[in-house]
Amino acid sequence: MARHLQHQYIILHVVQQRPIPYGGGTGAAPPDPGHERICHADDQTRTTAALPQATPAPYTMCGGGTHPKAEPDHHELAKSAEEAMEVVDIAHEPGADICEPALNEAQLCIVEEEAGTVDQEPFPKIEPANTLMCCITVDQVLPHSIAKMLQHGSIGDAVVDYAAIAHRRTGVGCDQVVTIYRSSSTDCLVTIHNADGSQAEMCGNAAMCVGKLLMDELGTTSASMTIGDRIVLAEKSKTGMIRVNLGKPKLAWQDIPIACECDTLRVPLSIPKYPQPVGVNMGNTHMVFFVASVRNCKLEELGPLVEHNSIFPQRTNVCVAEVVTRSQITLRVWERGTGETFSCGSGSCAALIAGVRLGVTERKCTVSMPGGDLLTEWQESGDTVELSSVGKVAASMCVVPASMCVFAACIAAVLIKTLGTKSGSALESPFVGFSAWAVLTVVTLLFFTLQALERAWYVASITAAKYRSFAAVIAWWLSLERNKTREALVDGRAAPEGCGDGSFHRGIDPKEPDPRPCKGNGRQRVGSMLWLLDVTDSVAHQRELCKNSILS
Ligand SMILES: N[C@@H](CCC[C@H](N)C(=O)O)C(=O)O
Repeated sequence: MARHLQHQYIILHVVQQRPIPYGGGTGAAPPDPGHERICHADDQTRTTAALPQATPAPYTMCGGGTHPKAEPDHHELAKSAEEAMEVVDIAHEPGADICEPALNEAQLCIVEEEAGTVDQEPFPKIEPANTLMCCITVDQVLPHSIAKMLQHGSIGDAVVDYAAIAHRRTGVGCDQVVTIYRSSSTDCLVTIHNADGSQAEMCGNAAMCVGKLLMDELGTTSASMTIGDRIVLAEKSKTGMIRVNLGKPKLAWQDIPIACECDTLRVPLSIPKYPQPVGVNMGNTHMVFFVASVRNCKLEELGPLVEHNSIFPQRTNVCVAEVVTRSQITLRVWERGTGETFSCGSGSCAALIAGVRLGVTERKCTVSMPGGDLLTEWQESGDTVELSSVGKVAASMCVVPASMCVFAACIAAVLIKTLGTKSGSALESPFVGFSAWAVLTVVTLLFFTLQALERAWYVASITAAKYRSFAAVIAWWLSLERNKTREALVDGRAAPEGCGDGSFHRGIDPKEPDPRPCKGNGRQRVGSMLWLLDVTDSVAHQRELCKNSILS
């Protein structure tokens, strides 16, 4: 029996435990898809119209032609991983397909030239939120039918512009927008949209955050969520750790999905200095490259190249993983539709699974990312994968429906008056002198008025989002709050980390490149926290919550 959320939640973000000192990339724009080349097992003709007509590139994918191996001195681990995988040029195998050069030559040069460079700049000291997710619930205030329409991306003419909400300058600024709906079979249904507006089938961090919200709200230590095609179970330990079971990984090439038949332990991509990745579907698609050093990787180059390669019909998330010990992986993730992230729960699970399959890790690993550590375990029994926070998940929330509160207060007042009158006791209420029926009528009218106002507000805001003005208004609001934060910083009342560029204000050119990764993500955090639509005290309250979560 599904239990329902009582409140409307907004905003989430996940834990951060400690910063990790390696360089992070910038959110590069996806490459021109025309620069990708693909091999389909059943596509011998290949589309060349969109391809740059450069001199033949010396690299291939899906086998064929030259097949450079990872340089031994550069990626020893990659080499050993390759050995473990017994990498062979599948074009030499019977039935192997003939393939196009994998990548545009120019792009390959970039990868080659820069793969060896090291961004020495330490990763910014990150504040608690590592992956910022904005969470909106709608169906507590909107009729279910409208919520359902929203779920499909539209409400009448209006379109929920997730990309606008997620925009780092003109929107709230987040990696994913997470939406919670009612569900008849589990405690809630969760949808996830990436920063580019595309829908993702899974998000481990969102699962932990929503799980925490649910359990806090329901007063339970377990909760269930429908995410994509999975039912995800969340549990809370006594110490506040959140654990989610993301279910079984899918490992067959069709399930990843990959466009051509292959062994998912060595997905036929051939990229200089990188081993062939391991493909894992953890609800969503991941390619895991094991490398000697994640810091040496130019993920902002590798990520988009792989993400958009049409060997992946649904694109893919791209992970570079470094095995530190058999129970410790360092990971960076380029997220499909978002870019490099501070933390990726499903990517952590994918890295674990890939490591286990290659025989380079145990079934239980700590995965360290720029935003903090996550614990992962691929259970032998049941075969499912569990993901846990190391510390407390900071899933802050705000409680909305004002009308509900007023309604509840008024009902209480009526009861008090009625009971008080009947029992002849000295109970008092603000409605002394009025009949209970009169009060009830007023309260009911008030309730419906507030409900109507709320609905109107939501419909208006969603409609406005279509034109991005809503996001702009929010951005403006955030800039006010942000200035306050900055003033506080100057006053020494807050920690000195955070985005200091002061650029988050209305009127900024939305075409400006996404500034991610922000030096410290205070802005996003504040931004997320302020995604309040009709609440009360909550800015201060949210700050407090967040401060606590930093400390915890
Ligand atoms: N971009 C991903 C979804 C995001 C995954 C998330 N960061 C996580 O924590 O799992 C996709 O499109 O699959």
